[in-house]
Amino acid sequence: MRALMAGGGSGGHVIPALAIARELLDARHAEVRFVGTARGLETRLVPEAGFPLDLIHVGQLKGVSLATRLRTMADLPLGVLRCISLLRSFRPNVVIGVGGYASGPAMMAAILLRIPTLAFEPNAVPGLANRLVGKRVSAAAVNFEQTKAYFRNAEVAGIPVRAEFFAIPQRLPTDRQHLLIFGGSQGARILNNAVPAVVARLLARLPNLTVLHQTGPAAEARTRELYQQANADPARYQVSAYLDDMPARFAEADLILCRSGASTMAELGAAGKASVLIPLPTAADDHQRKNAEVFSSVGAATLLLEADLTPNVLQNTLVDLLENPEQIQAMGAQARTFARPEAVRAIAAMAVQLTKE
Ligand SMILES: CC(=O)N[C@H]1[C@@H](OP(=O)(O)OP(=O)(O)OC[C@H]2O[C@@H](n3ccc(=O)[nH]c3=O)[C@H](O)[C@@H]2O)O[C@H](CO)[C@@H](O)[C@@H]1O
Repeated sequence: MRALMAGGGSGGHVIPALAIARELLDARHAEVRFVGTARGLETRLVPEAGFPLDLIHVGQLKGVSLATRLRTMADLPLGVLRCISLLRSFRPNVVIGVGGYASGPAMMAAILLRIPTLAFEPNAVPGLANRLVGKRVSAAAVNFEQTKAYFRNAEVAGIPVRAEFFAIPQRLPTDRQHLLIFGGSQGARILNNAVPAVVARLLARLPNLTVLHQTGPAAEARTRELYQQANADPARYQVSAYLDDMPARFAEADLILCRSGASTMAELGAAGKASVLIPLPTAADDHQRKNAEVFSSVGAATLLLEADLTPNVLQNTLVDLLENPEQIQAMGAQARTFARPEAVRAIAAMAVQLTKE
């Protein structure tokens, strides 16, 4: 079996695609390639994971000028043509579109060549690439019942995450405590500004605490500077642009302070980790808030809205939890009820099924 994974851009697209690709390779002995664009996270993560990647040119549509949008639309047929030639040489049995820039043209090309297509959509409301092709795909794997309406032959399958997350053992309270802070694959400006404002007080109040803070590539230097200006003990914190081995970083954390993107939520569930969630307020349809409410409503996470976030609120929330290991344990156990280890197998099975039809 040959499968082409199409799409990318943010971690929310590339990382589930890698989990599906790994399952197709390991369990189904499939030959898997990726198609993406030069400006996505796929350029680094896909070769690192050992999969071949072809790049196509696709312009931007969101948050750009009308002229850029028109140029992107005018370039689209070229992108589709390039994908047609990629498909003719690789001859995949199925094309799996994960959303993001390259997904649209690759899925359109597959539909034109009558190659079976599977769309993957983690969010309640699909992004543009998946909305464009939704009704023409052979099948779709979604995470929410309501998302089925945008696609043909959709099934609720969950979100695939790296298998290592499920193997993370419950972390028993010790005399050391560790807080992981990350803002999705691009980092989060609110975390990069708000945490340095409280970190010195937090470390003074909790003498056994250490902190690892992921900033996103654009804000690493600035955030490091803010930590230095805060006079926090440099032996007790680390600032990093991007964390490669997220399962290991989750494993060593007692508590996680983060955004509530779709993959992040799936990983918190898989690992059974307590979290403080600050949804990205500008996410389409306010979906990050809805994601976070699913967890907070059953005590699996504490939800903080950006609008309410003051240094005191942030500090008190973190201190209250970190001084309460039993509550952290209980939150982690609740989070684990959202673990969906079968998601990746279900999606791979859908892809395999399409190759047989
Ligand atoms: C700004 C934006 O448009 N965000 C969207 C994007 O977010 P984003 O790409 O941040 O979304 P997710 O939370 O879904 O995924 C982040 C992924 O990156 C990984 N990671 C993150 C940081 C790091 O240093 N190392 C690392 O490996 C996480 O473990 C996770 O697997 O896609 C999500 C899924 O479509 C949406 O819900 C988000 O609203």
